[in-house]
Amino acid sequence: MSDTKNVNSESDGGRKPLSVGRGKDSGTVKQSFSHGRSKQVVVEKKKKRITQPAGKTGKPAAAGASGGKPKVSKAAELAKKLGITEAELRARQMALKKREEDEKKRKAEDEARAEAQRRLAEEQERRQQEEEQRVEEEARRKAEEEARKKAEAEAARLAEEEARKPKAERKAPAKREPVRNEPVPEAEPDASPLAELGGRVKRAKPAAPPPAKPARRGEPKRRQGKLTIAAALDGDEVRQRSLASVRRAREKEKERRMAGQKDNKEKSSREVIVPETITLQELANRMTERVADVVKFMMKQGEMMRANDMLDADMAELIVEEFGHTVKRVSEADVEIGLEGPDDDEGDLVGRPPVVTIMGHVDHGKTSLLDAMRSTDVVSGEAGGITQHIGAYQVTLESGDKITFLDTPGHAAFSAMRARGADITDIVIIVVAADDGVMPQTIEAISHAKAAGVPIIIAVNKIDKPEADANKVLTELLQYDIQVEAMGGEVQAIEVSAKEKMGLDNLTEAITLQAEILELQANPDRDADGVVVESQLDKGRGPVATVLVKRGTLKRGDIVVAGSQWGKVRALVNERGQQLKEAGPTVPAEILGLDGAPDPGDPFVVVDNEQRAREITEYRIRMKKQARGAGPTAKASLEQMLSRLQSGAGETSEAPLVVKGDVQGSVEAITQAVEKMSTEEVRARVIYGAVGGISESDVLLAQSSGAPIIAFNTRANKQARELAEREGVEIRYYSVIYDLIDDVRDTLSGMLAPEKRETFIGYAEILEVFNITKVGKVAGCRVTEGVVKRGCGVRLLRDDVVIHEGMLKTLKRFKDEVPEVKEGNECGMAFERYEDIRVGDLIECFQVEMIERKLEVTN
Ligand SMILES: Nc1nc2c(ncn2[C@@H]2O[C@H](COP(=O)(O)OP(=O)(O)OP(=O)(O)O)[C@@H](O)[C@H]2O)c(=O)[nH]1
Repeated sequence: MSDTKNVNSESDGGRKPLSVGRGKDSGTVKQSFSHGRSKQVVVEKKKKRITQPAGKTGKPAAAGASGGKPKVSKAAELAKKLGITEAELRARQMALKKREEDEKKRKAEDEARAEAQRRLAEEQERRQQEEEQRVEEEARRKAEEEARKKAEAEAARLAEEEARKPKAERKAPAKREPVRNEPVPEAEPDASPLAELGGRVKRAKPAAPPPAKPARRGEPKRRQGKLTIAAALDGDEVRQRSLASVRRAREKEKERRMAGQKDNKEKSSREVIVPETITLQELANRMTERVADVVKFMMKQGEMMRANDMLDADMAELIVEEFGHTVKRVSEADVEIGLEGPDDDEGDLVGRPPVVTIMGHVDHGKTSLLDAMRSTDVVSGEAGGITQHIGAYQVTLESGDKITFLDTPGHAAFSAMRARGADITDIVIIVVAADDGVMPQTIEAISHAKAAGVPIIIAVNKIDKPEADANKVLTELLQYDIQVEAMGGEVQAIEVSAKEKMGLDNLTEAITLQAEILELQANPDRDADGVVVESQLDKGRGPVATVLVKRGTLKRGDIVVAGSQWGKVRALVNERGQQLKEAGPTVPAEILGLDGAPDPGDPFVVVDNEQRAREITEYRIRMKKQARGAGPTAKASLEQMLSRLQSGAGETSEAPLVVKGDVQGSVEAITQAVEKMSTEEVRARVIYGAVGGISESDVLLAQSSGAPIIAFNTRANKQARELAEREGVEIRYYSVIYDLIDDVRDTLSGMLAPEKRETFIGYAEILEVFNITKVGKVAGCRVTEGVVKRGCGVRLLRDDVVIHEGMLKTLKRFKDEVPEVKEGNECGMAFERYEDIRVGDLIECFQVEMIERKLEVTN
């Protein structure tokens, strides 16, 4: 191989001697070109590298080119020998050295890694062995325990038998029997009584010797396979592993570790908390298993289930055990534990205003009285003049004392709500109009108050009326065990006129006096709890609940659980529409921010966090659903409702109703009132009752169940109205509850089967029986009593026994059909589809009237 390079200057004909500094043999050659131009060209000749082992070099290192030259360095000599430049040699030496170092480093790393792996493997092996030993030990211990128990039982049995044997026989026992409770030697199986009897006591096999430990990596191994010279020579050296083998080993180790991990996972048993019901998904989460695995397991059991399907506790327990975990069953109701917080210390309690409920008969002046005391006119704004729902208000007296009033309506339809009102009430004021006296709902109010154990104050109202007679009222009350102070009793009675604002001070005085006696106290410095008084879905504000705080202070931003709803209190508003920052004990306030409208009477409580709130409401919703599913008048999903309606066709005529109301209280009250009307024969059933306007889905539900829609202070939207018209669904609108109830009563009355009333009209005796062709048998009779009419009902009596009942086909007198035959006259009679008539039989004649019935309901 040769390279040519231009050399511009000198021309030296001879070949230049080789110098040590140049790595290539070179010389210059003169090149001649045309026109007398010439140029010197350096010719380099690369020598082929000859690598020879040092010993085998034929010539001495210095021979040849270096012949007469002075002393040359060793490296230069070596370089020359190798046919390379000294620099190259050095570079190579360096590279060689570096490679060696790298190799050493890599080897050390490999070794360290191998060592780490070995240690890991050893550790795992040790653990496995320990686990195996533990399991073996456990099994052995169990087996021994079992054997011991068996032996004990056997011994006891033998001792018993022995005791039963006659004395003589007992005297020569072959061997001493083990006494009960005496420990039986465990180690010798033959010593057991069962063995003595020739039986075989099953014992655990002696623990097998631990399996021979496999030689560990790093330990001297026993030689295996052929012994070759190479192997013998290299025997003691640490053999360097090939990269592929290291890789293979690593791969194997990884696999082993993965498998180990899987085993460990299977072995890691957890305690899974299982409530009464749980979704498959949740159960899988609690077990930290995959949902798919649980579904697969259920499939193997023949159950096709999805992640959201509910499992009962038994099924959940089975699954948990199958997956190798332990079960801790808890009652779902546990989530409610500690919800209301601890009881208050005596020292934390401070006085609180009383909660007063005004009850009384319709139009005795409840609203007027309340109005008079708080000077806000709510009477005029009410439809039909009736208070439609419980409202709660607080009044501040001149003295600065406060009284919280619950305004409950007087109609019986609201008695359920009133009962709730009494529950949170400290004092009940029963309003009795002095001109009207004690009326049915006055009595009902008294019983509600008494049942709740709440003190009563009687307000004899309308005292301004000329016909007012307070004494009459007080005397009437005696009948119902209300003995007022004036008559030597303990109940305060105040004469008032709501209209003329007379006697109001006396009434408030009576209330504060009663409150003092009751020593009403609460701790304001704690999380609030209380009761939902009313709730509604407000178009602009969303769900709004009127609550009454019983203990603590409700603040804006609190997380509240109210019945099965929860939310963060966005705003607190009082009865005057003013925003509040907080509401202390017995302060009524509307709360905004709940995710739905809770039911009136539901308790509410402030909880620590959203998680807890969610947990509780979810549980309550589940409970509600279950209760709905179980109850016969349950509200449920559309499908469920329909299937129940279809299957529930029984003896009773049922009028299904869909009720939509403006507030939850109305819906509930209507439902109660309507269901109260139901008798054994006819029943009005509210298949669906809810707050809000009428939607298309309501119409569809009503249509499919043949129910009219009762709308109380709500209206249908356009789509719903059109759909109702198209499908012929009746929507009845009401704003006065009396009208609604009257209407439902009329409908129910219409459904009552008319009563069959039978009237006896006469007797006829058969004197002769004629057999007339084409007509059949005809009885020749004489009317012995009353009258016989054409088409009347007849009973054939033979020896005073009714042998036939049917209708009269013909009534003739002298061959002519007549409308009636009177007593003492003779006539011919034939029966419809009956001919077994004989002389001497008696015919009883009667008429049947169908009488329309009215529903008799008290409310
Ligand atoms: N003369 C007179 N009339 C009164 C008095 N108090 C109430 N009234 C009248 O009695 C009627 C009924 O009064 P309300 O306050 O609506 O009676 P209520 O008990 O709240 O009635 P409901 O809400 O329908 O149960 C109204 O016309 C009142 O004006 C009173 O002290 N004197």
